[in-house]
Amino acid sequence: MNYFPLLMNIDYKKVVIVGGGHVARQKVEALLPTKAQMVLISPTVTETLQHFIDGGLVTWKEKVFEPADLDNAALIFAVTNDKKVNNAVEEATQHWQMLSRADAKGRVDFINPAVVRRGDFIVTVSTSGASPGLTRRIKMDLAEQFGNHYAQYVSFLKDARQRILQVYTGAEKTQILAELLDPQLLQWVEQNEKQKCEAWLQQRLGEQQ
Ligand SMILES: C[C@@]1(CC(=O)O)C2=NC(=C\c3[nH]c(c(CCC(=O)O)c3CC(=O)O)Cc3[nH]c(c(CC(=O)O)c3CCC(=O)O)/C=C3\N/C(=C\2)[C@@H](CCC(=O)O)[C@]3(C)CC(=O)O)/[C@H]1CCC(=O)O
Ligand SMILES: NC(=O)c1ccc[n+]([C@@H]2O[C@H](COP(=O)([O-])OP(=O)(O)OC[C@H]3O[C@@H](n4cnc5c(N)ncnc54)[C@H](O)[C@@H]3O)[C@@H](O)[C@H]2O)c1
Repeated sequence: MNYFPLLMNIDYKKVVIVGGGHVARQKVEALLPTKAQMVLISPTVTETLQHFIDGGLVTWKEKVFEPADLDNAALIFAVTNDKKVNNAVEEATQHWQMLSRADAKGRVDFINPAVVRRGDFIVTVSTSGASPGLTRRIKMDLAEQFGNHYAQYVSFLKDARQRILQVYTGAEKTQILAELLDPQLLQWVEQNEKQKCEAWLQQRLGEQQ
């Protein structure tokens, strides 16, 4: 299968997760940074899921699945340990709704990549379902390669780019945007010397006093 990768704005849309085990927890954690309205359908939930429910981050309907649970859901995760239940979820999914089955059976509207998230900086990994174990291993390698400072670095690049676009156009703009990717700036952020990045930028913008 040749999947189409994308980053989706799911804010304020309803996401229904059928099942309350380890895999449901993984899906909920992946959705937590968004403002999706998560509804969990399951007679049982893990301790971590209970913690999210208590914190008001997820709505829990303590029950077995029924087709009406899918009403108005934009995304649906069938993540129970029972193939018959996952089949029933698939059958109840409307053609316009997007379904993901953790058992990779039947209808597959989308699959989930592993995610390394550092603020606005996101790396995703997938083997198109071939080897989730390899996906996880490569995610761990990337998490080490792209440390937490990437959030600050990309935040600086965002701000700097906006300020450059307000001052420069044409070839000058292209030149300064290219200079902005000087590895020295990343190093300064990593060494907690962000004021050096700001001074670098002010000099390029002709703002220095
Ligand atoms: C990335 C990640 C994100 C997430 O789950 O959200 C994810 N699986 C993760 C881990 C993981 N999953 C499994 C293992 C054990 C090792 C192994 O079995 O190989 C490990 C490793 C571990 O946990 O250490 C077992 C497994 N997974 C699937 C099946 C069914 C099947 O293939 O038949 C079975 C067998 C179940 C059984 O035996 O009963 C299916 C899928 N798993 C996917 C995603 C999609 C394709 C991903 C891709 O393109 O590579 C897909 C197709 C559907 C989907 O779920 O979207 C998450 C990364 C965790 C992280 O981020 O750290
Ligand atoms: N995609 C992945 O990353 C991945 C990884 C491991 C396993 N899997 C697959 O996902 C399935 C679930 O794995 P798990 O570790 O979360 O299992 P689990 O046993 O921890 O959890 C299953 C959950 O489904 C709920 N459930 C059972 N019947 C239900 C019903 N009728 N209605 C609503 N909820 C119901 C249970 O109450 C439980 O909370 C596995 O069977 C396997 O096929 C996928």
